[in-house]
Amino acid sequence: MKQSVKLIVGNWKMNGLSAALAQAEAIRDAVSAAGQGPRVVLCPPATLIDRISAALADSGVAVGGQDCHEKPVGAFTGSVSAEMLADAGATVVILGHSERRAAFGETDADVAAKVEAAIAAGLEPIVCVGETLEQREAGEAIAVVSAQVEGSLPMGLSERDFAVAYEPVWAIGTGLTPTLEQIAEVHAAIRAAMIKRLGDSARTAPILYGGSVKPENARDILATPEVGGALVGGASLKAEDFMPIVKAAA
Ligand SMILES: O=C(CO)COP(=O)(O)O
Repeated sequence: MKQSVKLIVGNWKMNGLSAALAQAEAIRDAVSAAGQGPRVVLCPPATLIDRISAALADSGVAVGGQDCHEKPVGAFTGSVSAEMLADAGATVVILGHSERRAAFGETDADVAAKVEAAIAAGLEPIVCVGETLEQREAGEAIAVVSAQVEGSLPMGLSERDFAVAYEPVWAIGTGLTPTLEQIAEVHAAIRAAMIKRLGDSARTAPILYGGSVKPENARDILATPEVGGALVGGASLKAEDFMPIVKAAA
């Protein structure tokens, strides 16, 4: 397997008033001082994308959205389209996060439609999959994530830049993480499902791990087979927590 540059993505979720700009700038400066390293993306709330994109222009840090609507424009009060994210300066978008699947009832078909919208707007989608604790305890983790990959990745992704993120729901914000063996097992299953769905073009898209990634566990997780990077929640909000993770991926 070829060693490619890792992808480290910070998902700020619904955190970040304008004061958060200082953290983005601190991350930008630290990434630039660190020199050669992973690809780094920050995904602030939609209200900050414009300003953070301006602050990070021509730096080694890209900006992403956390969700998008499946339609480009129209009467959808409160929604933000992929084109609007791109217009604000985003180049990436997280889709199908478990918080959206659970709290907003997003189905695999909804996620696939959003992925198509992201591609049409020129954004690189990061498609999230992951099992609940109940599903893991029932021995269904592999079947659940494989089905989510099958249902959430539209055929239009072939030959496009995209990533999949494995985020076990029970590991998000809990401080719990799967063992390295469990991560390797699920990532291998995700790779197989991606290839089954999209063919050989899906051999190189990175599969990120997300769920309680911290400075203390990042190095081991990132060295696990088929882990192409990390999707980081809480630890991405402060440069002092995020940068050790970025450096662990260098
Ligand atoms: O949901 C996540 C990233 O998308 C993970 O969140 P935490 O890193 O806070 O567990």
